Amino acid sequence: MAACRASVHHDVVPSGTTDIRKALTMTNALRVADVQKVYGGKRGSTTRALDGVSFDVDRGEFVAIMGPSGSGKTTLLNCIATIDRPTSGVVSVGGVDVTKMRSRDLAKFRREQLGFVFQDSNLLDTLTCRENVALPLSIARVPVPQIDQRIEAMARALGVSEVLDKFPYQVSGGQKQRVAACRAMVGNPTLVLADEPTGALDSKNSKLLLERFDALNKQLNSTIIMVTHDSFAASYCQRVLFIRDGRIFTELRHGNQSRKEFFSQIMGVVATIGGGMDDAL
Ligand SMILES: Nc1ncnc2c1ncn2[C@@H]1O[C@H](COP(=O)(O)OP(=O)(O)OP(=O)(O)O)[C@@H](O)[C@H]1O
Repeated sequence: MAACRASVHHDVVPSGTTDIRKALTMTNALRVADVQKVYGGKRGSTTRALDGVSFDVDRGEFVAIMGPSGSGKTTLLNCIATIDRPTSGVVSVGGVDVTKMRSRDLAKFRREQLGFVFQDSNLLDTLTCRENVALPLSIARVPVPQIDQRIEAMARALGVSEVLDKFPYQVSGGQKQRVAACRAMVGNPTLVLADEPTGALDSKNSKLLLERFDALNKQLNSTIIMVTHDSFAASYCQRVLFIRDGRIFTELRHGNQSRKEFFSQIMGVVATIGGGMDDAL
Protein backbone atom coordinates (compact mmCIF):
# COMPACT_ATOMS: atom_id res chain seq x y z
CA MET A 1 0.00 0.00 0.00
CA ALA A 2 1.30 3.39 -0.88
CA ALA A 3 1.66 5.87 1.91
CA CYS A 4 -0.56 8.98 1.77
CA ARG A 5 1.15 12.09 0.57
CA ALA A 6 2.07 14.40 3.39
CA SER A 7 0.10 17.59 3.74
CA VAL A 8 1.87 20.89 3.20
CA HIS A 9 0.38 24.20 4.16
CA HIS A 10 2.83 26.70 2.80
CA ASP A 11 1.87 26.44 -0.87
CA VAL A 12 -1.89 26.53 -0.44
CA VAL A 13 -2.95 29.62 -2.32
CA PRO A 14 -5.54 31.78 -0.57
CA SER A 15 -8.34 33.27 -2.66
CA GLY A 16 -7.46 36.47 -4.48
CA THR A 17 -3.74 35.83 -4.96
CA THR A 18 -1.82 36.52 -8.13
CA ASP A 19 -1.87 34.50 -11.34
CA ILE A 20 1.80 33.64 -10.85
CA ARG A 21 1.08 31.80 -7.64
CA LYS A 22 -1.93 30.13 -9.23
CA ALA A 23 0.28 28.93 -12.08
CA LEU A 24 2.54 27.24 -9.54
CA THR A 25 -0.31 24.96 -8.54
CA MET A 26 -1.68 24.29 -12.03
CA THR A 27 -1.27 20.51 -11.72
CA ASN A 28 -3.11 20.51 -8.41
CA ALA A 29 -6.91 20.31 -8.71
CA LEU A 30 -7.59 19.81 -5.01
CA ARG A 31 -5.66 20.14 -1.79
CA VAL A 32 -7.20 19.07 1.51
CA ALA A 33 -4.87 20.02 4.35
CA ASP A 34 -5.43 18.99 7.98
CA VAL A 35 -9.19 19.35 7.74
CA GLN A 36 -11.17 18.94 10.95
CA LYS A 37 -14.94 19.02 11.17
CA VAL A 38 -16.65 18.99 14.53
CA TYR A 39 -20.45 18.95 14.70
CA GLY A 40 -22.37 20.16 17.74
CA GLY A 41 -20.80 21.85 20.75
CA LYS A 42 -21.96 24.84 22.81
CA ARG A 43 -22.69 22.56 25.80
CA GLY A 44 -24.25 19.81 23.64
CA SER A 45 -22.33 16.68 22.68
CA THR A 46 -19.87 16.93 19.80
CA THR A 47 -18.97 14.60 16.92
CA ARG A 48 -15.54 14.82 15.34
CA ALA A 49 -16.53 13.79 11.81
CA LEU A 50 -13.15 14.68 10.24
CA ASP A 51 -9.99 14.50 12.27
CA GLY A 52 -7.04 15.93 10.36
CA VAL A 53 -7.67 14.76 6.80
CA SER A 54 -4.95 15.65 4.27
CA PHE A 55 -4.54 14.64 0.64
CA ASP A 56 -3.95 16.13 -2.81
CA VAL A 57 -5.65 15.35 -6.09
CA ASP A 58 -3.83 16.17 -9.33
CA ARG A 59 -5.61 17.53 -12.37
CA GLY A 60 -6.88 14.63 -14.46
CA GLU A 61 -7.02 12.13 -11.58
CA PHE A 62 -10.03 9.85 -11.02
CA VAL A 63 -10.13 9.17 -7.27
CA ALA A 64 -12.52 7.12 -5.14
CA ILE A 65 -13.23 7.76 -1.48
CA MET A 66 -14.34 4.70 0.45
CA GLY A 67 -15.02 4.05 4.12
CA PRO A 68 -17.51 2.47 6.51
CA SER A 69 -20.83 4.10 7.29
CA GLY A 70 -20.30 7.16 9.49
CA SER A 71 -16.58 7.42 8.67
CA GLY A 72 -16.91 10.98 7.32
CA LYS A 73 -17.16 10.57 3.53
CA THR A 74 -20.19 12.81 3.03
CA THR A 75 -18.80 15.38 5.43
CA LEU A 76 -15.55 15.43 3.45
CA LEU A 77 -17.37 15.72 0.12
CA ASN A 78 -19.56 18.53 1.51
CA CYS A 79 -16.47 20.43 2.69
CA ILE A 80 -14.89 20.07 -0.78
CA ALA A 81 -18.19 21.05 -2.43
CA THR A 82 -18.36 24.20 -0.23
CA ILE A 83 -21.75 23.02 1.04
CA ASP A 84 -20.23 22.79 4.52
CA ARG A 85 -17.24 24.60 6.09
CA PRO A 86 -14.50 22.73 7.93
CA THR A 87 -13.97 23.66 11.58
CA SER A 88 -10.27 24.09 10.70
CA GLY A 89 -7.84 23.28 7.92
CA VAL A 90 -7.72 24.19 4.26
CA VAL A 91 -9.63 23.03 1.19
CA SER A 92 -8.12 24.48 -1.96
CA VAL A 93 -9.73 23.91 -5.37
CA GLY A 94 -7.66 24.81 -8.43
CA GLY A 95 -5.34 26.79 -6.14
CA VAL A 96 -8.08 28.78 -4.40
CA ASP A 97 -8.69 28.34 -0.68
CA VAL A 98 -12.47 27.89 -0.62
CA THR A 99 -12.68 27.93 3.17
CA LYS A 100 -11.85 31.65 3.06
CA MET A 101 -14.38 32.43 0.36
CA ARG A 102 -17.27 34.73 1.25
CA SER A 103 -20.73 33.14 1.28
CA ARG A 104 -21.94 35.37 -1.53
CA ASP A 105 -19.14 34.13 -3.84
CA LEU A 106 -19.73 30.46 -3.12
CA ALA A 107 -22.74 29.91 -5.41
CA LYS A 108 -20.79 31.34 -8.38
CA PHE A 109 -17.75 29.26 -7.46
CA ARG A 110 -19.82 26.06 -7.26
CA ARG A 111 -21.47 26.83 -10.59
CA GLU A 112 -18.24 27.55 -12.43
CA GLN A 113 -15.73 25.19 -10.84
CA LEU A 114 -17.69 22.15 -9.70
CA GLY A 115 -19.87 19.52 -11.32
CA PHE A 116 -22.10 17.27 -9.20
CA VAL A 117 -23.44 13.79 -9.80
CA PHE A 118 -25.72 12.42 -7.07
CA GLN A 119 -27.08 8.94 -6.38
CA ASP A 120 -30.46 9.87 -7.82
CA SER A 121 -29.88 11.94 -10.92
CA ASN A 122 -31.60 15.12 -9.62
CA LEU A 123 -32.67 16.13 -13.13
CA LEU A 124 -35.45 18.70 -13.36
CA ASP A 125 -38.57 16.82 -14.46
CA THR A 126 -40.14 19.75 -16.28
CA LEU A 127 -37.15 20.17 -18.60
CA THR A 128 -36.03 17.82 -21.37
CA CYS A 129 -32.70 16.04 -20.94
CA ARG A 130 -31.18 18.50 -23.43
CA GLU A 131 -32.46 21.48 -21.41
CA ASN A 132 -31.15 19.92 -18.20
CA VAL A 133 -27.68 19.53 -19.71
CA ALA A 134 -27.84 23.07 -21.14
CA LEU A 135 -28.52 24.63 -17.72
CA PRO A 136 -24.94 25.21 -16.52
CA LEU A 137 -23.94 26.59 -19.95
CA SER A 138 -26.97 28.90 -20.19
CA ILE A 139 -26.27 30.24 -16.71
CA ALA A 140 -22.64 30.82 -17.74
CA ARG A 141 -23.98 32.69 -20.84
CA VAL A 142 -22.21 30.45 -23.33
CA PRO A 143 -23.41 31.39 -26.88
CA VAL A 144 -26.27 29.17 -28.09
CA PRO A 145 -24.45 27.54 -31.09
CA GLN A 146 -21.63 26.54 -28.73
CA ILE A 147 -24.11 25.19 -26.19
CA ASP A 148 -25.63 22.91 -28.84
CA GLN A 149 -22.20 21.68 -29.97
CA ARG A 150 -21.02 20.97 -26.46
CA ILE A 151 -24.20 19.14 -25.50
CA GLU A 152 -24.04 16.95 -28.60
CA ALA A 153 -20.38 16.08 -27.98
CA MET A 154 -20.90 15.29 -24.29
CA ALA A 155 -24.08 13.28 -24.98
CA ARG A 156 -22.18 11.22 -27.56
CA ALA A 157 -19.38 10.61 -25.06
CA LEU A 158 -21.90 9.40 -22.46
CA GLY A 159 -24.06 7.44 -24.89
CA VAL A 160 -27.29 9.43 -24.42
CA SER A 161 -27.62 11.30 -27.75
CA GLU A 162 -30.87 9.51 -28.55
CA VAL A 163 -32.65 10.58 -25.34
CA LEU A 164 -31.72 14.28 -25.35
CA ASP A 165 -35.17 15.43 -26.43
CA LYS A 166 -37.06 13.24 -23.99
CA PHE A 167 -38.14 14.22 -20.49
CA PRO A 168 -36.42 12.50 -17.54
CA TYR A 169 -39.54 10.40 -16.77
CA GLN A 170 -39.37 8.98 -20.32
CA VAL A 171 -35.85 7.52 -19.97
CA SER A 172 -34.32 4.66 -17.98
CA GLY A 173 -32.53 5.07 -14.64
CA GLY A 174 -29.16 4.36 -16.26
CA GLN A 175 -29.77 6.92 -19.04
CA LYS A 176 -30.93 9.49 -16.47
CA GLN A 177 -27.73 9.05 -14.52
CA ARG A 178 -25.62 9.45 -17.67
CA VAL A 179 -27.58 12.61 -18.58
CA ALA A 180 -26.82 13.87 -15.05
CA ALA A 181 -23.15 13.11 -15.68
CA CYS A 182 -23.42 15.07 -18.96
CA ARG A 183 -24.80 18.06 -17.05
CA ALA A 184 -22.02 17.82 -14.47
CA MET A 185 -19.24 17.63 -17.05
CA VAL A 186 -20.45 19.77 -19.97
CA GLY A 187 -19.01 22.97 -18.46
CA ASN A 188 -15.59 21.32 -18.06
CA PRO A 189 -15.41 22.06 -14.30
CA THR A 190 -12.20 21.93 -12.27
CA LEU A 191 -13.66 19.09 -10.20
CA VAL A 192 -16.48 16.62 -10.74
CA LEU A 193 -17.85 15.39 -7.41
CA ALA A 194 -19.86 12.19 -7.58
CA ASP A 195 -21.67 10.92 -4.48
CA GLU A 196 -22.56 7.22 -4.87
CA PRO A 197 -23.29 7.74 -8.59
CA THR A 198 -23.84 4.00 -9.16
CA GLY A 199 -25.77 3.47 -5.90
CA ALA A 200 -29.16 3.21 -7.60
CA LEU A 201 -28.00 1.44 -10.78
CA ASP A 202 -27.97 -2.24 -11.72
CA SER A 203 -24.59 -3.78 -12.54
CA LYS A 204 -24.92 -3.29 -16.32
CA ASN A 205 -25.70 0.42 -16.00
CA SER A 206 -23.06 0.90 -13.28
CA LYS A 207 -20.45 -0.56 -15.61
CA LEU A 208 -21.62 1.64 -18.47
CA LEU A 209 -21.42 4.83 -16.38
CA LEU A 210 -18.01 3.90 -14.95
CA GLU A 211 -16.61 3.10 -18.40
CA ARG A 212 -17.80 6.51 -19.64
CA PHE A 213 -16.28 8.25 -16.61
CA ASP A 214 -13.03 6.41 -17.29
CA ALA A 215 -13.07 7.41 -20.97
CA LEU A 216 -13.90 11.08 -20.23
CA ASN A 217 -11.23 11.17 -17.56
CA LYS A 218 -8.68 9.96 -20.11
CA GLN A 219 -9.90 12.00 -23.13
CA LEU A 220 -10.76 15.31 -21.43
CA ASN A 221 -8.41 15.04 -18.47
CA SER A 222 -11.45 15.53 -16.20
CA THR A 223 -10.75 15.37 -12.47
CA ILE A 224 -13.32 13.15 -10.78
CA ILE A 225 -13.77 12.43 -7.07
CA MET A 226 -16.26 9.69 -6.36
CA VAL A 227 -17.60 8.57 -2.98
CA THR A 228 -18.65 4.93 -3.18
CA HIS A 229 -19.40 1.86 -1.07
CA ASP A 230 -18.79 -0.33 -4.07
CA SER A 231 -15.34 -1.91 -4.63
CA PHE A 232 -16.24 -2.64 -8.25
CA ALA A 233 -16.92 1.07 -8.89
CA ALA A 234 -13.74 2.05 -7.05
CA SER A 235 -11.69 -0.33 -9.22
CA TYR A 236 -12.22 2.03 -12.20
CA CYS A 237 -10.32 4.79 -10.39
CA GLN A 238 -6.60 5.52 -10.45
CA ARG A 239 -6.51 5.82 -6.67
CA VAL A 240 -8.71 4.88 -3.74
CA LEU A 241 -8.58 6.79 -0.46
CA PHE A 242 -9.95 4.88 2.53
CA ILE A 243 -11.31 6.87 5.41
CA ARG A 244 -12.08 5.52 8.87
CA ASP A 245 -13.18 7.42 11.98
CA GLY A 246 -12.62 10.74 10.22
CA ARG A 247 -9.02 9.98 9.23
CA ILE A 248 -7.33 8.70 6.11
CA PHE A 249 -6.72 5.03 6.88
CA THR A 250 -4.72 4.22 3.76
CA GLU A 251 -4.71 4.66 -0.01
CA LEU A 252 -4.30 2.29 -2.95
CA ARG A 253 -3.05 3.13 -6.43
CA HIS A 254 -4.17 1.32 -9.56
CA GLY A 255 -0.75 1.62 -11.21
CA ASN A 256 -0.07 -0.90 -13.97
CA GLN A 257 -2.10 -3.74 -12.52
CA SER A 258 -5.30 -4.94 -14.20
CA ARG A 259 -8.67 -3.70 -12.96
CA LYS A 260 -9.36 -7.21 -11.61
CA GLU A 261 -6.15 -7.18 -9.57
CA PHE A 262 -6.92 -3.68 -8.30
CA PHE A 263 -10.44 -4.83 -7.38
CA SER A 264 -8.97 -7.69 -5.28
CA GLN A 265 -6.62 -5.26 -3.55
CA ILE A 266 -9.54 -2.94 -2.75
CA MET A 267 -11.56 -5.89 -1.42
CA GLY A 268 -8.63 -6.72 0.87
CA VAL A 269 -8.71 -3.27 2.47
CA VAL A 270 -12.51 -3.32 2.65
CA ALA A 271 -12.31 -6.62 4.57
CA THR A 272 -9.82 -5.04 6.99
CA ILE A 273 -11.68 -1.80 7.48
CA GLY A 274 -15.17 -3.46 7.67
CA GLY A 275 -18.27 -1.59 8.78
CA GLY A 276 -20.90 -1.95 6.06
CA MET A 277 -18.83 -1.25 2.95
CA ASP A 278 -19.72 -2.94 -0.31
CA ASP A 279 -23.39 -3.07 0.66
CA ALA A 280 -24.18 -2.64 -3.00
CA LEU A 281 -22.48 -5.88 -4.08
N1 LIG B 1 -25.13 17.60 10.72
C1 LIG B 1 -24.58 16.75 11.57
N2 LIG B 1 -24.66 16.95 12.89
C2 LIG B 1 -24.07 16.11 13.76
N3 LIG B 1 -23.38 15.00 13.41
C3 LIG B 1 -23.27 14.73 12.10
C4 LIG B 1 -23.85 15.58 11.10
N4 LIG B 1 -23.58 15.07 9.89
C5 LIG B 1 -22.85 13.94 10.11
N5 LIG B 1 -22.67 13.76 11.43
C6 LIG B 1 -21.88 12.68 12.06
O1 LIG B 1 -20.56 12.75 11.53
C7 LIG B 1 -20.04 11.43 11.30
C8 LIG B 1 -19.66 11.29 9.82
O2 LIG B 1 -20.87 11.32 9.05
P1 LIG B 1 -20.89 11.23 7.45
O3 LIG B 1 -22.29 11.41 7.02
O4 LIG B 1 -19.87 12.14 6.92
O5 LIG B 1 -20.43 9.71 7.23
P2 LIG B 1 -20.44 8.82 5.89
O6 LIG B 1 -19.11 8.16 5.85
O7 LIG B 1 -20.83 9.64 4.74
O8 LIG B 1 -21.57 7.75 6.21
P3 LIG B 1 -22.55 6.96 5.22
O9 LIG B 1 -21.68 6.04 4.40
O10 LIG B 1 -23.43 6.18 6.15
O11 LIG B 1 -23.31 7.94 4.39
C9 LIG B 1 -21.12 10.46 11.76
O12 LIG B 1 -20.82 10.09 13.10
C10 LIG B 1 -22.38 11.28 11.71
O13 LIG B 1 -23.32 10.81 12.65
